[in-house]
Order: sequence, then C-alpha cells, then structure tokens
Amino acid sequence: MSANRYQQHFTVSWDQLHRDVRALCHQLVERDFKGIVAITRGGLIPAALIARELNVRLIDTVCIKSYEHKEQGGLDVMKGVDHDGEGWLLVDDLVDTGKTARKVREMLPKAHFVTVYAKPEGRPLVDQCLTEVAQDCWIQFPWDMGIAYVQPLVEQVRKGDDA
Ligand SMILES: O=P(O)(O)OC[C@H]1O[C@H](OP(=O)(O)OP(=O)(O)O)[C@H](O)[C@@H]1O
Ligand code: HPA
Ligand SMILES: [Mg+2]
Repeated sequence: MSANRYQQHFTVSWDQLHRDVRALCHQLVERDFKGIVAITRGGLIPAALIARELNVRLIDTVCIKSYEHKEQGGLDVMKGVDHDGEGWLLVDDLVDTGKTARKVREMLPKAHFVTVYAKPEGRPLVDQCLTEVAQDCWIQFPWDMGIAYVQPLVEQVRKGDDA
C-alpha cells in the first residue's frame, strides 16, 4: 500500500511515549505474565519499558518486517517462538492495517496482545491499546527523528513570498 494514504502526522516524543507506556502498564499491573514477546523492531522499546514496570525478566521476540518507511510490503517473518503464547504478554508499538498483528496472532493465539497506539482497521486484533488514532494518520516515532534547526517563521514566510 502507498504512503499517500497518510494525510496527517502524530509526532510522539520520547517523553510522551514513556508516559503512554506507563499509562498502559497501569492497566496490566494486576496480571501475571510468564514473560514478554516483543514484535521487532518497534515493539522492543515499549517491551523494555513494560518489562521494567512489571518486573518481567524473560523477554523473547517475534522478528517480522512489513514496512519500508511508509511503504507497506509483504510480510517477512524472520523468527518465531516455540509456544502458543499462553500466559505471555505480546507487545508491539502500534497496529495499523492489522496485517502484522493478524500474522502474529496466528503464531501466538493465546497471548495477551497489547500495543501503545492503534488505528481503527487493526484495533479489533489487539486485546488492549492506550491511544487510538485515525487511519490516515502516520505516527512519527522518536527513534525515527532527530533534532534539527528550524528557520524563524518570518524567514520561512518571506521565502514563500519570493517563490
Ligand atoms: O498493522 P500493520 O499495517 O501491519 O503495521 C504495523 C506494523 O508496522 C510497523 O512495523 P514495521 O514492519 O515497519 O517494522 P519495524 O517494527 O521494524 O519498524 C509497526 O512496528 C508494526 O509492527
Ligand atoms: N508509524 C510508524 N510506523 C508504522 C506506522 C505508523 O503510523 N504504520 C505502520 N508502521
Ligand atoms: Mg513493527
């Protein structure tokens, strides 16, 4: 699928992500998990933060790739796990179309699946999420960004006038 389908951006800072993951942990703290399965790579960061909050030390991965930046390609599963997920917490950063989630659900049907962010098409595939965003919104994660100089507004406007 093409990158053109994204009309809006939702930029998440490290600070915001940390607060959101902690808020998600409040909904999970009463449960007992054998361990966490992180869906790489995006799930690794929330998984590490959740592991710290819930004091989980056993962490495994499902390694899967679907996107090249905003372009969705075929699913490439590089590593699975040798159980059905019973008693495990399954973590990804977000669910978008649900293609990745659908595949991982087949692999770990009994896991409790959470994401920090969810879009409507993928939302039914996860058990819990913290924040829902519109389907046409691209979530810009902090690990994909850097700090850059921004021109003063007046200069940006003048440049626009010259064009
Ligand atoms: O619901 P979907 O449409 O399948 O999209 C969601 C998936 O896409 C992203 O992973 P990506 O394939 O970009 O790999 P990454 O985690 O290594 O960035 C994201 O981390 C989810 O795993
Ligand atoms: N942001 C970052 N990665 C993604 C997204 C998104 O909105 N959708 C699928 N992978
Ligand atoms: Mg991913």
